[in-house]
Parts: sequence; structure tokens; C-alpha cells
Amino acid sequence: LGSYYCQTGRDVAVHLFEWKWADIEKECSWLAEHGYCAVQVSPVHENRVITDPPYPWYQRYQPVSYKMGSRSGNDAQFRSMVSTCNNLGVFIYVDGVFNHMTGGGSGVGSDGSSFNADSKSYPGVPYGENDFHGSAECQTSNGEIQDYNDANQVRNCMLVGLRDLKGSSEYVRGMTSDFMNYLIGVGVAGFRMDACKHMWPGDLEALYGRLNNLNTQWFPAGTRPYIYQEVIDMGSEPIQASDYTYLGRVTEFKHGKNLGDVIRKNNGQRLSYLSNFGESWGQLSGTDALVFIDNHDNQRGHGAGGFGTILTFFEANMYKIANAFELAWQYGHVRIMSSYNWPRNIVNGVDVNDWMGPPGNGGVTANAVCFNGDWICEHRWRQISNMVRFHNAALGYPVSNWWDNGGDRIAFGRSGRGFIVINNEGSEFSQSFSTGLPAGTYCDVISCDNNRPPCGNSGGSCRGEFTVDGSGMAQITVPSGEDPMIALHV
Ligand SMILES: O=C(/C=C/c1ccc(O)c(O)c1)N[C@@H](Cc1ccc(O)cc1)C(=O)NCCCOc1c(-c2ccc(O)c(O)c2)oc2cc(O)cc(O)c2c1=O
Ligand SMILES: [Ca+2]
Repeated sequence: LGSYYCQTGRDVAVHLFEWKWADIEKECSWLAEHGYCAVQVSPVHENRVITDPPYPWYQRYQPVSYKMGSRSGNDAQFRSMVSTCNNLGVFIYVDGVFNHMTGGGSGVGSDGSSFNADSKSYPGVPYGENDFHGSAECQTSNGEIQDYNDANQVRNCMLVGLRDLKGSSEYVRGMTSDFMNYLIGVGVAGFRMDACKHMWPGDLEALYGRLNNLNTQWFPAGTRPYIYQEVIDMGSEPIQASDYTYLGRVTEFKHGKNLGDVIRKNNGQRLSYLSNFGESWGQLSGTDALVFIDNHDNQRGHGAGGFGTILTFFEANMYKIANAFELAWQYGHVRIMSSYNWPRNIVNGVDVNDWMGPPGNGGVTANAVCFNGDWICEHRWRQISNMVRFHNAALGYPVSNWWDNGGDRIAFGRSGRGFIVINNEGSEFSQSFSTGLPAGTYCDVISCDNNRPPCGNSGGSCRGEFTVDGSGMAQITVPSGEDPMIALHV
């Protein structure tokens, strides 16, 4: 399992976090041109509208119904986006929140449906008391998860008070799969399954078995929806990511943590340690892993390692090194994070603004305008988007020509399709490298616009042409400081 469908020659997904459907629709032509395979969108269903704190990002993860109204847009806008993007060969993965509904209290959702969590009443679906886990399934004193070492609690009790759906119920499975099949009918290509640690694999298996094949308007007959499952497994709990790999791909959170530690040189780790990066580091096999540098949750300091480990756009230079390595290396299905800005303010190790939602006003999201100070658009950073092209050129070609200096300087090729040098030490260095590339003249795609001369200047940053001789040798000077990498590809 874990296969996914991309337009030929494409592979990388981008999470356009909290973008509106109309803005994603506009972005798809740029994404198609720059070789992206798919977009992960924010949850599409109706969600709770939280006013304290005001309209936080995590309100999207408290479903009220499976109607299509949210601050990202309505059903018509969603359908239009899917159609436009699919026609451009950029596919859509929906972020599915099916473990739970809202936290305590009552109110009206983003599409006008009322709910009362205290009586477990969600008439917008409808769900009632009997569709949720209760004291029969969860034996903790307050019905909440208290001990993550108890696998039964983690699945059958409420995660931080969120009303926990009974995944074993045929009715619940029916409502969930009906919604997923509706989205498949619209043309989506797959699903990110949220909070799978909190759902039984058997229940997920039954759910996936009810899903239709993808819409033949855009996909070959018999194509199964692509499933990747969020399981936050840092190795310390009994529930493991590997418990879910028989069902589909699984998010590999160790990948971003390990790269963050190595690039920050935490605990004396060196870039040269990455020569066997992947499964040998205790991570899932590459064909089971969905990988990323950061995600919408841990970029805010939550989860493993907090601010000292995970790299984000706030640490731009190290972030570009991490993304360049991830895209040049051959491990996992890569998902690029595309964030909005917020005033991070770390007080006693916690970002007091970690709840903040997307740019806008009063719960209404502003239009996505890249690089306007509000929308970070990492997916459009030259050092990342040009490495998506490198990644695509090297698809299916194994890592080759590894070189390192035993410290924080490494280089490796992709069997004649690409070659990258990364210098995470404090000084520039020059070296003759066996690249494995065909003879010819190449541009550095980290600093230039394109990979073959004339190299294009990207505002004066281009480091010019690199000549590979008949035996694949190239003399390369690798700078230190900003963008300390040289990357070449066919
Ligand atoms: O920080 C958050 C939200 C985090 C979050 C949201 C979506 C995700 O996909 C995710 O991975 C994390 N939420 C804040 C605020 C909050 C929200 C709801 C609530 O009832 C109480 C508080 C918070 O402080 N949450 C407590 C710590 C984070 O605990 C959460 C986890 C979570 C964290 C670590 C784990 O190892 C794990 O298995 C699960 O998953 C969620 C999934 C959801 O679908 C919705 C949630 O509210 C949460 C969620 O609160
Ligand atoms: Ca559960």
C-alpha cells in the first residue's frame, strides 16, 4: 500500500495551510509549472467557531458536521478548485478529521449548524449520544485520555475533551465514508487521516474498504484513494506508526526531528551522519513514510523537541538546508509546508501566540498573497521549488557518489540525474567531486533560476555555471553562510 497517483514526473505534495479554496485554485497553475504533484488542503467540513482565543487554527480540527462551509470557502468554491487543479494535473488531498467532533460546550458551526457537545448532539450530521464512546468503552474517571501507555484509552477516550466517535459503529462508518465518497466523487485524489493514533486500525480498515475508486474523469479506472495517516510516534509510546502501515502511508515525525537535530548540530550530531539516513535511523521504510521538515502543529513548538529541534521558516537558512536535503535524498513521500506568518513570542519555552489563526479579520481569512508579510509561501522559495525539480529529475534513481569530510560537509548524487553539495561548516571550501553526472555545463539551482545555461540571475544571487568533464568530475566551490549548497541536475 502507500501508493499515490501523480501526473507523470511529479511527486511532491504541498500543504497550503488555511488557504482559501479560491486562492488554491489560482495557485494551481504555478504549482503545475513548478512540478508539484498535489496540494493538502485544510479540513473541508463545517467546524466549530472558537472565539476564545479568537478563531484559532485548531478550530478547523473540531468538526460540527460534514457540510462544506468553512472559512476556506463553500462547496461550489471547493468543487471549482478541485476541477481546475485536477485539469492542471495538480491533485487534491483532503485533511480528514474523523476521530472526533468538538470539545465541550455548545454553539453554531462555520456552516450554521448548531451542536451541543455536552449532550453529544450534532444534528448537522446527525450524530447523537450513541455514536460516541462512553463509559462502556472508556474507563477513565473523566472520560479523557489520561495515560498514553494504555492503547485502549488512547483510542476509546476523549483526546483533550474532544467528543470521541465510535469508529466501530456501522452508522458512524457510514456517515464518514459517505462524506469521503462525496469528496472522491468531486475529484479528490486522497486523504490525510488526522489523529489516527486515536482510532483503531481495524476501524480504519473497515472505513477504507467502503471507499470508492477515484473519479475516472481524472484518474485511471480502479485507482484507489491515496491514504496517509497521521500517527505522532516519537518512539516512546506503545502505539506505533508501524501499526498502521498495512493500511496506507504514515506520517514519519522522526524524519523532521532527526534532520532538525543534525542541522542544528544538537548533541554533537554531524551532517556526515546522514549517509544512511532513513530506515537505518529507526524510521519507517521509505515506501511507508510521508515525510516533512515541519507540519502545522509542530512548527508552533508542540510535540517532540519543541523549539530546539524542529526547523521552520523562522529559522530560514537551516530550513532551506533541511528542505534541500529532503528533496535531494531518496526517502519517503515528501510534503512541503506552506505557512502563514504569526508573531511568535516564546515565553518560558512556550509560544504564547501558538493558537493564532490565518491572516484576516474576525474569523474571515485574508486572500493568500505570497511574500506580503502574511503568507510565507515556502513552496515558492527558489531554494525549495527548484529542488522540487531536482527531486523530479531524480525520481527512481538511487543515491550515489556519497562524499563527506567526517564533519558537516557532505555531497551525493542520484545516479547521474543530480548532484548536491551541502556545507554546514563556518567557511567556504573548494573540492573536486565525482558527480556521476553526464559531461556538460550546469547551473546551481539553489541560487540561479534554471539548471542549464544561461543560468538566470534571481536578483544577483546566481553562482553561475559548473562544468562536469567526461569522467563526471567537477571542481566546485561551496560557500558558507546563506544557502551553503550547490545543486546540479539534468
Ligand atoms: O494544540 C492543539 C491542536 C493540536 C493538533 C490539531 C490537529 C492535528 O492534526 C494535530 O496533530 C495536533 N490544541 C490546543 C488547544 C486545545 C484544543 C482543543 C481542546 O479540547 C483543548 C485544547 C492544545 O493545547 N491541545 C492539547 C495538546 C495537543 O493535543 C492534540 C493532539 C495531539 C497531540 C499530540 C499527540 O501525540 C496526539 O496523539 C494528539 O491532536 C489533536 C488533533 C485534532 O484533530 C485536534 C486537536 O485539538 C488535537 C490536540 O489538541
Ligand atoms: Ca478515538
